[in-house]
Amino acid sequence: MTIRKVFRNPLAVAALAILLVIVLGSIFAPLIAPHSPTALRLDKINAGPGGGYLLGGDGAGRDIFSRLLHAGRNTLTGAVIALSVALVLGVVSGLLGGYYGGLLDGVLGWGANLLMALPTMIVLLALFQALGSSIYLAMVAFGVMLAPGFHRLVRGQVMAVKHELYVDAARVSGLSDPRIIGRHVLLVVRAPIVIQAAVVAGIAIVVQSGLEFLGLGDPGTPTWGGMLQDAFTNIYTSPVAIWWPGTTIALTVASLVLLGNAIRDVIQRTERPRKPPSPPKVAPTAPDTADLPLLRITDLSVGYPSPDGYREVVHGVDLDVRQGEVMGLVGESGSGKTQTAFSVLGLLSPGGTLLGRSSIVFDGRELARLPEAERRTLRGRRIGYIPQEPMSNLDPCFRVGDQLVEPLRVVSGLSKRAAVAEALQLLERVGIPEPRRTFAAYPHEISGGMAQRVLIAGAVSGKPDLLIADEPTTALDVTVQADVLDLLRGLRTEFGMAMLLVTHNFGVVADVCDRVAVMQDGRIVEVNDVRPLFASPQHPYTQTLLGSTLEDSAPRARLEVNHA
Ligand SMILES: Nc1ncnc2c1ncn2[C@@H]1O[C@H](COP(=O)(O)OP(=O)(O)OP(=O)(O)O)[C@@H](O)[C@H]1O
Repeated sequence: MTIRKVFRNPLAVAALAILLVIVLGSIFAPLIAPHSPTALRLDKINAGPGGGYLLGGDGAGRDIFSRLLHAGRNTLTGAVIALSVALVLGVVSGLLGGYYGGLLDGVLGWGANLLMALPTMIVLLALFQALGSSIYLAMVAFGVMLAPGFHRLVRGQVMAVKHELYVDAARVSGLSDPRIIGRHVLLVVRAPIVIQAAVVAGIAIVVQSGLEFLGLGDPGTPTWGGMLQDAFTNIYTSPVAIWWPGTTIALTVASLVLLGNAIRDVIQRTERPRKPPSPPKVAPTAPDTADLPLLRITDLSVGYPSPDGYREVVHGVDLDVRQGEVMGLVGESGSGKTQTAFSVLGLLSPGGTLLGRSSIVFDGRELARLPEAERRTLRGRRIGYIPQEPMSNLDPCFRVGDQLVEPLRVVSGLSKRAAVAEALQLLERVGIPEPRRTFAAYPHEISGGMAQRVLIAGAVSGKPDLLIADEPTTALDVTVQADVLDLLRGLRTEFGMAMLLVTHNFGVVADVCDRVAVMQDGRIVEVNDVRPLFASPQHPYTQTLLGSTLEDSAPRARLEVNHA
């Protein structure tokens, strides 16, 4: 598909054709070349074209055409070596440094800066001196010196994309770091890598030819740079001879750059196609009245580094969520709701740390000290997450269906076909009118309400025991909000899962929750069943919050309904 689109660009077609001729000519040089590249004929010294020498003879009477073909093999191999080394080192280090940050990024960045500070030509000349005349060895060294360019490019792109909500969403859905890097991050950086690779290949050819022009390398091996040198020496006797290697180098480099540009343009414009979803798996969670809460948060404190140590943003929160219940976490903006919820998910922003005796026990397991690898196995499987901004949590590069199928396959180990079937079922279950159409759509082609339903489908696809929803309706239209809340209630009943619902809206609490915890300035000030809390709020802060909510708008009054 991408290749077909590249072919629509006439410049790219011309560039590709030229490159093909040059590459194929070089590969098949021994078959095509009419003469040996080293065969001498005295009568052909600096001779013009003709007499069996298509492009004439060089200063030693060797056939220029045959040498050009053979030289291509050596020069292109050198360029491929330099490019491969630069790509492997630069892309891998850029991905790792950008994604993981911290000390690793610091060390890799330091290495890249050091390499960039070295004078390339002088280092290469010194290497020739030290290691002998192998141009390939020099190209390996050149590749190492070109790697920082890729490192910086990739690192910058990764830094820009790694905090995208859809990357967080992929993390929450249980995908491992290598998968996230390979799927969501590498995809974003591939276009700049392609164009940079084309330019670097061109630079490698030019530098290599430059070194050979200076007389470095094995004089017995034909190379384009060596041919340039020979032609330059004889420029007054045979001025035409310099055109052949010069034009070949220029055409190769220009074609590489033009082709790289064309591929990049197509990649940037192309949206990624297909992939199907999967079927359900884990049995719905069993229910209700067990005495042990499903989630017990004790003395949770969250801090971020500050000049004087840590600034605490959550202070000693205690909170239980029982099997199958919907617990609302309500409070003003900045009261610490999200930090509490993200502590359970293990997704605090960089620097965020659980302090003191913080404990988060989920189904009998202490999460606060669980290694990240084990935590990841819980996310998407036992603990689902519905984010606040549906659009930002879907990767714009993938169709909606792909984004459901991938986690379904990873988490449930389903075949592609089964995963597609399951995803379609899920889309239908969350009330998407035309599941197949939405499945094949890109995020920008669906509404915010639909996107939130898609994310809800993803969140419940692993049949989690606990669903954490962070302001799941805030970004939606008022009319859509009610539908989404109805959906959440229905799913909760159907799957028997517990929910921790973060909201600043008492209307939402009244609509969906069984119990509610009120947060103020990083502390929980009141916890109660919803009805008594609404009927007689104890804490002054709850009274104020409730008062302001009821003044503004009446909640969707479900308070009379019995939730249990
Ligand atoms: N990355 C961070 N670094 C430092 N402080 C942070 C960071 N993220 C959040 N905080 C602080 O933590 C406190 C609680 O934030 P939190 O996001 O939990 O609030 P919230 O109640 O969810 O509000 P909102 O509804 O606006 O998201 C705030 O004071 C915020 O400034």
